[in-house]
Parts: sequence; structure tokens; C-alpha cells
Amino acid sequence: MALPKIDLELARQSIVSGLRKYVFEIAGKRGGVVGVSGGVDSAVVAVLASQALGPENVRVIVMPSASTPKSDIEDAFLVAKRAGVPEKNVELIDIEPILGSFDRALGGMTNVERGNLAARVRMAVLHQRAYRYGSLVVGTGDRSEILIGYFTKYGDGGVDVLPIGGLYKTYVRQLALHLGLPERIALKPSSPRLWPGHEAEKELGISYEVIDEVLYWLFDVGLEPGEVSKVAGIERSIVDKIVEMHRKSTHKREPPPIIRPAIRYL
Ligand SMILES: Nc1ncnc2c1ncn2[C@@H]1O[C@H](COP(=O)(O)OP(=O)(O)OC[C@H]2O[C@@H]([n+]3cccc(C(=O)O)c3)[C@H](O)[C@@H]2O)[C@@H](O)[C@H]1O
Ligand SMILES: Nc1ncnc2c1ncn2[C@@H]1O[C@H](COP(=O)(O)OP(=O)(O)OP(=O)(O)O)[C@@H](O)[C@H]1O
Ligand SMILES: [Mg+2]
Repeated sequence: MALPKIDLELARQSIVSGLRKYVFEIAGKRGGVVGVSGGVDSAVVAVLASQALGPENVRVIVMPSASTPKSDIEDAFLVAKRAGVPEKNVELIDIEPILGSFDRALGGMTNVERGNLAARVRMAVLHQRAYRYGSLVVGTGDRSEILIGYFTKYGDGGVDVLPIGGLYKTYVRQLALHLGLPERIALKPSSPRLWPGHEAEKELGISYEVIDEVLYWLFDVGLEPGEVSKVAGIERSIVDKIVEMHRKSTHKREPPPIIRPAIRYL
């Protein structure tokens, strides 16, 4: 069985009104800043942020590195246009020189170290811009990535609000089509592009179709792993791997534990 269908228009409306309320009323800010990559998550968030906050109150920052394909940069600009964000609010910031200076200062890095650093450099840029414009950093993490910990701690995880954090990747793709985004973007294979050729499903070793179905049975229905395997017809070892990804990434979803000192007032 595949994931059940959802009312996409209801999801859209509730995210738009929730985001508007959070940014303007609860946080008391003027707008939102979004890092747009050319991938589906940031495309959907850019459009929803524009609908929620007004296109003139949204800033789009495109931040390629050496491992970003040119076609992604073009898609990112197309997304900003489709979201109606005025050209003056769209910025291209090449992060390669910033990464280069870290490389020199740190004496070289592995692919993974450099990739996670790229995510943290983007986070730092987004917060600098957000502060300047009296805005919030609008995050692009989806429910699948959050539940399995597939994001860089204090990198793409270092955001102020998560409009699609309650939607599995499968639903984000459907919402992208519902919002009228091009199929090329809505159906683009998910890729963090943290190193050349880096693709999410290759690294994870499981497709999002399977991940989302397992997460649905575990977290929405509340079944045990053995039951999930039977109901979904998915090998037990795959279900266990997803459960393990969730368990091992608990620290990414929670604030750092404070080690409580023993205090005796004298
Ligand atoms: N048990 C524990 N309790 C508290 N903290 C713990 C910890 N274990 C590790 N840590 C800390 O966490 C750090 C490791 O976490 P982290 O730095 O995130 O590193 P890590 O989870 O190893 O790598 C990030 C993963 O997210 C993927 N990613 C990143 C960015 C974007 C996207 C995307 O989909 O676009 C995907 C990336 O491909 C990679 O698989 C360690 O350096 C350590 O500081
Ligand atoms: N080149 C980039 N320019 C601007 N922001 C980026 C860039 N690469 C990554 N980001 C930011 O990091 C986030 C995490 O990347 P991620 O790859 O998970 O999202 P995505 O590309 O929008 O969608 P998908 O996960 O399907 O690839 C992006 O949504 C975006 O906010
Ligand atoms: Mg991507």
C-alpha cells in the first residue's frame, strides 16, 4: 500500500496561515529569508512563504558551491520568479571562496566535512541577511528528513521556522505540482549536492517512497517495526534501518542536554 492521499489545498492553506501568524504576530518580524537550491523542498517553501508573507517581504538567496550544477542555479532563479519574489529581493552569493578560506585555514577536509561545512556556511549567510532585514530564516526541512536526521546539525537544521516540517517528502512533491511548479523541479531526485554526484537516495540506500511509507506506519499509525514490515510488505531489515536512523539522530531534533550540576546552596 502506498501513502494515503491528502487534501493538498487544505495543507497549503493551513501552512500559509500558520506561517503568516508565526512570522508577523508571534515573532513580530517583517518577513522571511529562504535559501533556494533548485530542489523541490526550497521551491515549495519559497512559494508558500510568498503566499503567506507577501512576495515583497520574502528574500531569496541562491548560494552555489563548486558541487552545484549550473542547471540548479537556473532552476533556483526560476523558482524565485514563479514565487513572484521581486528581482531586487533575489541574491546570488557564491560560497566557494568562503569554503576555500576554511580549506586553507583547516588544512584540507574530507567530502563529508566540507559538505556539512557548506550547509553551515549557508546557514550563517541566511541568518546575517535575516537580521539585516528584520526577518526570520524560513527552513526547508521536510518531515522525512527531520524524522531520519537527514540534515546537517546547525546547518540546514539551523533555522527559525519549518513550514513543510510536517509533510513527508512524497507529499512535498505532490504539493509542488499542486502549486503549479514545473515537473522538472517537483520530481527532481532529492540531492543535497554536498559533494559532486551526491544524491540523497544513493547515500541513504533506500528510496523516499519506502522511507515515507515506513515513517507513516511508525509515526502516524503507531505500529511496531514487525507490524510495519508485515502491513507494508517491506523487509524487516529495511524497517529496522529506518528506525535506527531515527534513533541515532534524536540529538538533532532536541536542544542540547544540559548536564545538571549538583548544587548545594550554602
Ligand atoms: N549522540 C550524540 N549526541 C549529541 N551530539 C551528537 C551525537 N552524535 C553526534 N553528535 C554531533 O552531531 C554531529 C554530526 O551531525 P552532522 O554534522 O549533521 O553530520 P552527519 O549526520 O554525519 O551528516 C549529515 C548528513 O545529513 C545529510 N544532509 C546534510 C545537509 C543537507 C541534506 C539535504 O538533504 O539537503 C542532507 C548529509 O548528506 C549527511 O548524510 C557530530 O559532529 C557531533 O557534533
Ligand atoms: N545552492 C544552494 N543555494 C541556496 N540554498 C541552498 C543551496 N543548496 C542547499 N541550500 C539550502 O539547503 C536546504 C537543504 O537542501 P536540500 O537538498 O535538502 O533541499 P532541496 O534542494 O530544496 O530539496 P531536496 O531535498 O529534494 O534536494 C535547501 O532547501 C536550501 O534551503
Ligand atoms: Mg537539494
